[in-house]
Amino acid sequence: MTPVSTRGGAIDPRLVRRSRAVRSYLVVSVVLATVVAGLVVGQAWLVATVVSDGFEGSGATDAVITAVVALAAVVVGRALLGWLHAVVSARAAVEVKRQLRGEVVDRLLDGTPARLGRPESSHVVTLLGPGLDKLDPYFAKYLPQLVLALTVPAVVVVAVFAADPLSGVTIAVTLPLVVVFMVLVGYLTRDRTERRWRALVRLSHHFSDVLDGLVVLKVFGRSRNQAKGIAEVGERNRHETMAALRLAFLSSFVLELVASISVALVAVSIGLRLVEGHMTLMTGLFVLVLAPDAYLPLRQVGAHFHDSAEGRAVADDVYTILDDPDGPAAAGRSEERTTLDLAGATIAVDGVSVSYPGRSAPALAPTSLTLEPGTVLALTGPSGTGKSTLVDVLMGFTAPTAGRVTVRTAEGRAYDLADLDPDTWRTGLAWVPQAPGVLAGTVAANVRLGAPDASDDEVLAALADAGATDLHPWRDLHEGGANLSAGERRRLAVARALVRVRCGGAAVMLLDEPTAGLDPATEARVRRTLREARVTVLVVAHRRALVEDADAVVALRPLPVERAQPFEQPSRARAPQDERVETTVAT
Ligand SMILES: Nc1ncnc2c1ncn2[C@@H]1O[C@H](COP(=O)(O)OP(=O)(O)OP(=O)(O)O)[C@@H](O)[C@H]1O
Repeated sequence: MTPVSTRGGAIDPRLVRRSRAVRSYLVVSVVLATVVAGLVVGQAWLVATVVSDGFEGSGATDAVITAVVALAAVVVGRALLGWLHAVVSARAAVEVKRQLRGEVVDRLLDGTPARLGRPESSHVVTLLGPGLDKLDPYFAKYLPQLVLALTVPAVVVVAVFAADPLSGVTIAVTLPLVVVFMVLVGYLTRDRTERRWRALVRLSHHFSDVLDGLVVLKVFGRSRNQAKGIAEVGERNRHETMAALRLAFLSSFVLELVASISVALVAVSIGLRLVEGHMTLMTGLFVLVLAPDAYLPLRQVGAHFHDSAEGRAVADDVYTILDDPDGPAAAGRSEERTTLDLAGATIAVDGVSVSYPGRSAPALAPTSLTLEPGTVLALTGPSGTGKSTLVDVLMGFTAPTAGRVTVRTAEGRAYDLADLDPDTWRTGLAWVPQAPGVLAGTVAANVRLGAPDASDDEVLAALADAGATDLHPWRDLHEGGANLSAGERRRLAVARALVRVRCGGAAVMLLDEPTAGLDPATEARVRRTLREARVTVLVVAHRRALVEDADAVVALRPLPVERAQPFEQPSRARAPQDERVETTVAT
């Protein structure tokens, strides 16, 4: 799923490059970590002073009392800095999650229906919900520790070297060993963690698939078979989680071992020199107290690496969506945002064809037509010949694989659709899709999606002209229009398109089978409305009556049959690339 994985590094460079919150957070973190490093050294020096003065018999002198008070202040200071670091980290996590969620949602909303379906909605829900929350440990635990690991050991080595060069060299030689082990563990766990995240995504896909198709599965008596599929996917998830945990514990053990042996080397050397009188108690204690602090941040960063690994996998998925070169922001459209008056405009479709990857037959064979201003053009043809695909092209949802769409306005200005800002272009269009979307709310609110400023009278008139007098404007609709019939949803969509033309400034209507499923009387009402609309209309029509009303008719021809083995079972080997295939096989 991820073309180029960048999660191998300690910090995802894209997070730093593209998020101001992360950059400011890192600067604050480095400052805090440097102060902490100073306090660590100060604490060791004060502990050594208090203990050595106590042992060497000078008793509770003023100097010792001052050192104890200073020691208490240092301990409190470290605790305060730790708290401050935690607060800054938590805020950075909230800010980065807010920013990434916003960017992903904007990116998806800017996209085409094809893009909205890719990645799958269940993946987006997992990613934006529990997925991005996995960045919490990354910011709250891993990054602060990483900054400490880069700062504290360096300061400690310098301080130890200044006090006792031999111990300084011992630590400087053994520290890289811990780093080498950490890198090795990082490489090992990277794939494991990625597999665990994929298993979780697969699980959510599977649940989403099963829930979507539950009615069908139930009716055909196949719902119980799903239990096996869910158990399989759940078991895979459990297996990957246990494997990741095993690695996490094992790698923590290895790091602890290396760090403990290294501290022991320093301690043995100091002990021998203390016994032989080659070293003062003060120096020995100072180095002994300080030495573990050289390894501690590295050990902890190793432990938190596992907590954060899923967060980095999630960030990777987020940037896969944000950096998709097929996305609208990267499509190289001009920044033109001026409104486009399509009244009196001529729209020419010139040799437009659309092919989808993985399909040998085009979804739309090369097609040319001209939408003359104020006329009704009927688009006909057998099912699957690309009528809806052509509507998608005209809506700017799908880019043609070949050919182009040009617009010549009443003032004689010509535009290529590919160069127009899609939002500007769509302000001139009223659209009735094959499966109209309905949001939870009133009928009137759904009609006003076409033109928010439409008055109550205008909404009522549009409903009447769409043959929907039976739909009361204040009637509450459920999500997706679940409490409406298919015909009612269609009439609601026609009313929405009508207010867009009458109150929203649209001058072109693109209607995909607007009268499908309507009774003859209601269909006649809609036909009359379309004839009287006096705007440019492209209507996808299977019904003879709608075709007869049109000023021009374009018939799409059947496409060549795709050369494929009929009923060929998708091979198991391809399943990992297509998680939906994998999950539906279990039915
Ligand atoms: N996202 C997609 N990926 C691959 N193929 C697609 C996709 N969308 C549509 N197709 C294929 O493109 C072809 C044209 O589809 P389209 O919906 O445009 O046909 P249509 O003429 O509107 O059909 P109908 O009259 O049944 O609504 C069909 O063969 C369909 O299977």
